[in-house]
Amino acid sequence: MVRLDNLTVSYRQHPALHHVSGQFEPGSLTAVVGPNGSGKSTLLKAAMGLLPPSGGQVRVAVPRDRIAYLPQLAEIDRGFPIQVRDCVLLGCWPRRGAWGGVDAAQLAQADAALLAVGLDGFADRPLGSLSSGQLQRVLFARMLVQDAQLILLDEPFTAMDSKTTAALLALVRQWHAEGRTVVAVLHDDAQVRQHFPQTLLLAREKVAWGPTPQVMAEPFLRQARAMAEAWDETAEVCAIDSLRAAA
Ligand SMILES: Nc1ncnc2c1ncn2[C@@H]1O[C@H](COP(=O)(O)OP(=O)(O)OP(=O)(O)O)[C@@H](O)[C@H]1O
Repeated sequence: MVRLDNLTVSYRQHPALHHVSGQFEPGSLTAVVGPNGSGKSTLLKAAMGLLPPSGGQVRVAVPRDRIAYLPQLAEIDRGFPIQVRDCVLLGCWPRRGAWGGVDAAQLAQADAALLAVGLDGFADRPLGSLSSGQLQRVLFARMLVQDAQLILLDEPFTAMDSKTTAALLALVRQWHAEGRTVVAVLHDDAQVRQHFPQTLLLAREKVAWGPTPQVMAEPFLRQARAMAEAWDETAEVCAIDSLRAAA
């Protein structure tokens, strides 16, 4: 579904993700974990096509309009003047096009999605009036109507209370049961072990990628922490890149 071939992504020549290879299989449910600054968000943005690779490539086997991407809550403009139902209806946009109207079926779908995320009665509220947990539920409702094949979630449960987390995790399990491919950046190890069969552990490089019980083993986690402590934030190009350039 998503194949990474020796993928390197850099910000102003500082590599944030380094020579990562592997693939997210169709229908898999994968947690992406690693210390702060280990390249997790960068990986999702590269998969979404928001950041170009500086080396290698990322190949996604579904059209762009069948990918749902949920950025970190902090990156979302909450001041945008839009009502909750209209925000959910944005999920239909790939099907109805820029100028297409909304039909009764799509309106019903949006209201059903709001009901499914526990926001019945919120349809006419301005988005800016919602709490963080309510906003996250709206964004999940939007993904429900989008009917995506590939779902990329960046820290979807951070700052959510246990009730909201349980409700949103149930949707993730539903998507997995429906055969969709889900990739979620997470920081809660217990949650990863309990709900995510596959894990990619990053420390700018791939530390381990495979079944969660194997990847979340202490030696790999220790290795990732040690790599994070050794990062040189001013490094410009890695030794492999320098050698290749000189060859
Ligand atoms: N827009 C940017 N410009 C410059 N550097 C950036 C930018 N975004 C991220 N970085 C750097 O790239 C590295 C990886 O960042 P990224 O956000 O991918 O990490 P992360 O694993 O998602 O971190 P966290 O767990 O803290 O969210 C970090 O050193 C970060 O400072």
